[in-house]
Amino acid sequence: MAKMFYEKDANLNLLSEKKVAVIGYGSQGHAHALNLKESGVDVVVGLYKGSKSWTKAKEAGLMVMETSEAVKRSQIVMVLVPDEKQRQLYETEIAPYLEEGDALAFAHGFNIHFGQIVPPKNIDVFMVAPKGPGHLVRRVFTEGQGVPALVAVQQDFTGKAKDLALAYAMGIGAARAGVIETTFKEETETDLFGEQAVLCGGVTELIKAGFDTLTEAGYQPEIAYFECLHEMKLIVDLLYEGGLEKMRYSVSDTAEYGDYMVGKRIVNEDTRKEMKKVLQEIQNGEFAKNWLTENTVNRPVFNAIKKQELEHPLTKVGQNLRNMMSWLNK
Ligand SMILES: NC(=O)C1=CN([C@@H]2O[C@H](COP(=O)(O)OP(=O)(O)OC[C@H]3O[C@@H](n4cnc5c(N)ncnc54)[C@H](OP(=O)(O)O)[C@@H]3O)[C@@H](O)[C@H]2O)C=CC1
Ligand SMILES: CC[C@](O)(C(C)=O)C(=O)O
Ligand SMILES: [Mg+2]
Ligand SMILES: [Mg+2]
Repeated sequence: MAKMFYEKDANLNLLSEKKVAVIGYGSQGHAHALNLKESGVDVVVGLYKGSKSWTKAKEAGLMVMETSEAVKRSQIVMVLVPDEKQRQLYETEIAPYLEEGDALAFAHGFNIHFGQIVPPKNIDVFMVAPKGPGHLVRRVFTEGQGVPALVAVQQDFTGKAKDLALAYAMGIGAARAGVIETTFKEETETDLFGEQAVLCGGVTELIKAGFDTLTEAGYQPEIAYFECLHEMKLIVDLLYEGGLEKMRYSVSDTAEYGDYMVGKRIVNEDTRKEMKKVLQEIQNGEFAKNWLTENTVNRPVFNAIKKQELEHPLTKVGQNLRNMMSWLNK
């Protein structure tokens, strides 16, 4: 059973004597910086000159400066720039300005686990990884609740790294919901596997395959879109609220019988074998190597597939249908 921590186990005062530099102000960065500030923590945002995010952070009332300056002034540095940019930023703008006893923090273990960033021994290294997209981390916090998070300690120079991680998790609201202890290895490998095989890669291919099957058989694309993509949210909401059992309770018995009879034909033994292979490629570093190499040559594969995916008929049909749904057009 996983070890859980809540607000009663955390001491936010551990952050009161410290300044926290949140580097990056994107999905996670804006949520961490704003939530920490509203929890009474002294926060500064680190960005680069000319960054689009700079104005946004300033307009939100945050103190913003270049990364190196933010690191110099802070005792805790949370790195929230894209994973593939972290190594270079760390080497040029972060490492030279870290001082003994500082803490370096992450929301995903990729760069530490795959040896891209090797911090000095005289600092703490911890992770606070919210289990949800940054925009949810922010919204749920403003509603008085929190998104659960994982915490891990890679290096404990001060002897206080875990308490600091829990204090940080409290500052962003995660300890309101619950925090689970993990390792950089476990978080990195499971996060990559989840997004590739199930949450992003698995779901998008399942949706496209369903849509293509129906449209190739002559059904209207709008109907196929509703069946294979739009209604996904209704089903996922039920799964989220009450697991497989709540979804199966809520759908018709006809749908539940179809689920039992057909699901295993779609995600079959071959799919499970392939999942194991995907996991091995994550564990042996092959995926990380490919992704980092792809970035050194300007992402030719990433960009080509991104373009091709936007040309899928789902895109156009979806845009038209979503225009009919006024509540989505904010
Ligand atoms: N997205 C999510 O919800 C989740 C992300 N994570 C992890 O959080 C981390 C951040 O990801 P995410 O929030 O998605 O990132 P985003 O792409 O949303 O945001 C990146 C931010 O970093 C800024 N930035 C880019 N380059 C630099 C640089 N050289 N110096 C300073 N700032 C820079 C960007 O500014 P600009 O746009 O102006 O260039 C932007 O504000 C990653 O480790 C990711 O794996 C973990 C859990 C969930
Ligand atoms: C599922 C994608 C994710 O792992 C996340 C939001 O947790 C990410 O890297 O963005
Ligand atoms: Mg994730
Ligand atoms: Mg991820």
